[in-house]
Amino acid sequence: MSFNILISDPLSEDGIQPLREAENVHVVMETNLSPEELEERISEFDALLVRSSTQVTRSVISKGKNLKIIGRAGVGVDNIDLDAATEHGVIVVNAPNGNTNSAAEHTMAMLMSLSRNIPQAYLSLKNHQWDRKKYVGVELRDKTLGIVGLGRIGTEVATRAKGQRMNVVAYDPFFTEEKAEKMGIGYGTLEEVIQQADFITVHTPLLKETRHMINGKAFEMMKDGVYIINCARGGIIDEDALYDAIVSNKVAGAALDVFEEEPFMDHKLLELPEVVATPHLGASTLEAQEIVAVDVSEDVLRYLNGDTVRNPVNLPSLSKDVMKKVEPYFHLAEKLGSFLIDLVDEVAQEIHISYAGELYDMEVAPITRNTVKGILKRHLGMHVNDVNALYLAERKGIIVNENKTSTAKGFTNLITVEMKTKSQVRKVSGTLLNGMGARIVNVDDYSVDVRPEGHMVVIEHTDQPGVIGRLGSLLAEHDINIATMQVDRSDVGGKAIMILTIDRHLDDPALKDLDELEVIKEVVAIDL
Ligand SMILES: NC(=O)C1=CN([C@@H]2O[C@H](COP(=O)(O)OP(=O)(O)OC[C@H]3O[C@@H](n4cnc5c(N)ncnc54)[C@H](O)[C@@H]3O)[C@@H](O)[C@H]2O)C=CC1
Ligand SMILES: O=C(O)CCC(=O)C(=O)O
Repeated sequence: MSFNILISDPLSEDGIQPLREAENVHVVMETNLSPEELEERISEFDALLVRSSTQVTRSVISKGKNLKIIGRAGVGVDNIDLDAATEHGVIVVNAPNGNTNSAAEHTMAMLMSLSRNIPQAYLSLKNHQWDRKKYVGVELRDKTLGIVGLGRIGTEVATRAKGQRMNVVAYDPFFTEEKAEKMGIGYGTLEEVIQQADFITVHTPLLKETRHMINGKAFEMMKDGVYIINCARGGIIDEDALYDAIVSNKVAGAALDVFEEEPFMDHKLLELPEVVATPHLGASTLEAQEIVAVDVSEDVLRYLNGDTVRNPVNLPSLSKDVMKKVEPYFHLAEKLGSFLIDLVDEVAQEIHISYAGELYDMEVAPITRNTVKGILKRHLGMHVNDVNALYLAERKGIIVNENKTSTAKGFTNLITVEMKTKSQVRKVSGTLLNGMGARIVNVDDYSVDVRPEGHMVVIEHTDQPGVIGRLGSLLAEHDINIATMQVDRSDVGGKAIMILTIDRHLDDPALKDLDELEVIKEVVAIDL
């Protein structure tokens, strides 16, 4: 069997040698296709290889009648519609390790350019100015580097910064005091890290939680004269807030490799002399480009030839029979995981999943993967899927186990997810009702009946008259409509729980007002 492969972004010619040498493969490199041309041509191909420029949209994927695999020569897969790929049975692979070193080195280059005004001084000299006073810099030695996101790249940056004799302090939800001690660096919350740092560098994926995590409020907490570096993703730092912070001299300078919108020709941040910038060059080295191209090429060949891939980003293949039985539970499992992680609002240390009733006789491993995916997505983002969820959990030191029991408390099937975090153990159970979809039926030891979807508020309160009325009025004051309400209590006048589904996200002002009500012990907003 022979396969057609389209490479639509510039990839290292040495890196794609495995493809060029394969006998059953025909490679077409077309790096200037418009989105319309890509949609028109994609049905000719079995595989598509991209970097970050090609937008692999739902429309491209749905027109790819022969498309079997998409290879991303790099880490971030935010230019590929993963849901659409999964829905269309197209596997996505990436190259998560190949550009770590280059991205870390680029970060260090940006850090040093910033501290010593190298780009500005170079431009000045090119303009025939010999200005030594204007470009006095600051030393890195004994300064504190705050790292937000201590994954592959963040960790490499930490090691290099220590080599510059900097103090390093990091925040990552998966980072612990013990790990910090082993690495010889400091550990703190996001606030603590940004308050202590002289230089701040971000290395998280761009997620709902990380979008604008460095915003106006964060800048206010920082030291005067702080320096900011972003070689991860545009959007983690609020560009408008950064602009204001530089103009007001709160921030002494910023080094940016990535932007909220790319590519661009003009950008207001680049009008500021304190900003140094590169056009998304973090991974642009000969070495990284060769390694990432080799990695994806090999995975693409493996897959086309029927072998297992090394770096899957989305779906595994299950036998049709197993799939038919377990697939209906995937959605419920993922929602239970997402519900629980929102409820605890802390990183999971242990996850115990219990399957009861008719699930007793099923192959539940794929359901477990979906549950863990729901939990990990909160911090690791869209690239978590049921293929890599357990691998990522293991990498993050999270214990995952499952057990089966025949007692399903009167339900025909029941999934119970219990999560242990640093400070609490919480659990949630759900079931699939025949013909009526998924329901959450227990939260901790309370019985409820809620569809796991949309915007929710979980409120722990004291069982006493008037609570429901006060809550209802308060939400009405914030123009929030209650769609459904479930209440249960431990005993009369004791602890009670209320789960509301509401028509829009519970925003911070409403959350704060609810939290201030005396009868309320805990209020959590959940968006599924
Ligand atoms: N400029 C460029 O050319 C390149 C950019 N990148 C980008 O760099 C970023 C990091 O890449 P890797 O280190 O390979 O990824 P990684 O997955 O190894 O590390 C990301 C880390 O961020 C942490 N994180 C998630 N949510 C967080 C939060 N709310 N606060 C703090 N930490 C959080 C995760 O726990 C994880 O440890 C990605 O966005 C990637 O796309 C990667 C390579 C090149
Ligand atoms: O392909 C590139 O050059 C971008 C690399 C990148 O941003 C990534 O790997 O996430």
